[in-house]
Amino acid sequence: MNPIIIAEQPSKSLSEALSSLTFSSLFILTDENTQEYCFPLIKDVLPESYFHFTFPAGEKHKNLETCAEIWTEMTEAGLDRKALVLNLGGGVLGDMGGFCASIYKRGIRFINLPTTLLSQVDASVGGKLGVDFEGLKNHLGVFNEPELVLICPQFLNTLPSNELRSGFAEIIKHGLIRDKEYFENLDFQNWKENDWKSLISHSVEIKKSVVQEDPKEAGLRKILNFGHTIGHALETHFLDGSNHLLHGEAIAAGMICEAWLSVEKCQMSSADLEQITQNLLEVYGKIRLNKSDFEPVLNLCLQDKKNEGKEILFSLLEKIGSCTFNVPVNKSEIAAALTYYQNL
Ligand SMILES: NC(=O)c1ccc[n+]([C@@H]2O[C@H](COP(=O)([O-])OP(=O)(O)OC[C@H]3O[C@@H](n4cnc5c(N)ncnc54)[C@H](O)[C@@H]3O)[C@@H](O)[C@H]2O)c1
Ligand SMILES: O=C(O)C(=O)C[C@@H](O)[C@H](O)[C@H](O)COP(=O)(O)O
Ligand SMILES: [Zn+2]
Repeated sequence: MNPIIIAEQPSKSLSEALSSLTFSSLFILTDENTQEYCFPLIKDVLPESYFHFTFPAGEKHKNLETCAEIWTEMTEAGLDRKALVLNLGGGVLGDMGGFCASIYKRGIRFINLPTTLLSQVDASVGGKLGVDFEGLKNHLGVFNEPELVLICPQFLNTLPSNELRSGFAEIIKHGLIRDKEYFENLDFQNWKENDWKSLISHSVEIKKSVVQEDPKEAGLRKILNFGHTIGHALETHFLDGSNHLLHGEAIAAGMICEAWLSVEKCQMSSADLEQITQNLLEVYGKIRLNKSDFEPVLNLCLQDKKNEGKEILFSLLEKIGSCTFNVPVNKSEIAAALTYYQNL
């Protein structure tokens, strides 16, 4: 895996990184918010000339239409294969910018400067890149490693608190799948009081250790997807409505449902289920689910990338801190998990 650096200040570390790499031109990608809040923190150390493209923020824009705009900009800027892309943003921007770089002229290099908690603890690491397609999460994509990931917690100073909370869900996931003590030491009651810097470095270690063992998700890496079969289905189902969910909010609900399935299918204890449910509800509350939401959500689960043939395969917990994968679950069991959530 290429270097992942956690640094106090973005400017000094970026300046060092840029001088250690050779490139013909630099293409900086921002969304409308990272352009406003994050770009000013790095602009002083940029080379005299560079290209810069900004697109509208949010999951709704993580699609091929935005990619086409990025590729057009890259082409008009005359980027050759020695060009370098700098992804300055959250998970949407990192997934899409890395994907665009990986496809352009069959692949140019990119570095990630993640600016949200979610992208610092999860999305910027591990080379899963892609965009949504036909209403399906990350349906088109590739695995490809960034040259470098530079994580600067200072960017979080301007991050809205709902986005911070969204990133916290992936931290909770890391504890649930790999490290009971980590999970138990998280502050759920006063979640804003968590020591983000130390959580970022521990979460990155957990994610790195899994990805290094199974970079292309042949098996073990599926544990990083705990909460995501149902979570992605919920995220997609609510994407266009007024009650749309952030990625971490959807994954938090997905983790409750999948913790319930873990009791049914993997003999996780009901004490663990209670603890997980209580902790997650404390931070995220409950999303409103109607019976009419069930069928579309179940159908979306059929499209999950972990599935094989007609089998829906889940990553589920054996206990807090330990996760297994490739567990077949049928539609009525998923409906029962949604009902558990609905009745809380
Ligand atoms: N590739 C992976 O392994 C992986 C892992 C987890 C999630 N993801 C993907 O990541 C995406 C979610 O990422 P996200 O939560 O970072 O969302 P995001 O990229 O949409 O960023 C969230 C919001 O915060 C704004 N923002 C970003 N940095 C800011 C800052 N420092 N100050 C103020 N505003 C800022 C953005 O403009 C956006 O409005 C989803 O599409 C999800 O599928 C990918
Ligand atoms: O890195 C991984 O592997 C993950 O599954 C991390 C997830 O948090 C992330 O949301 C990822 O993008 C989901 O991937 P997908 O294969 O389910 O689209
Ligand atoms: Zn995720």
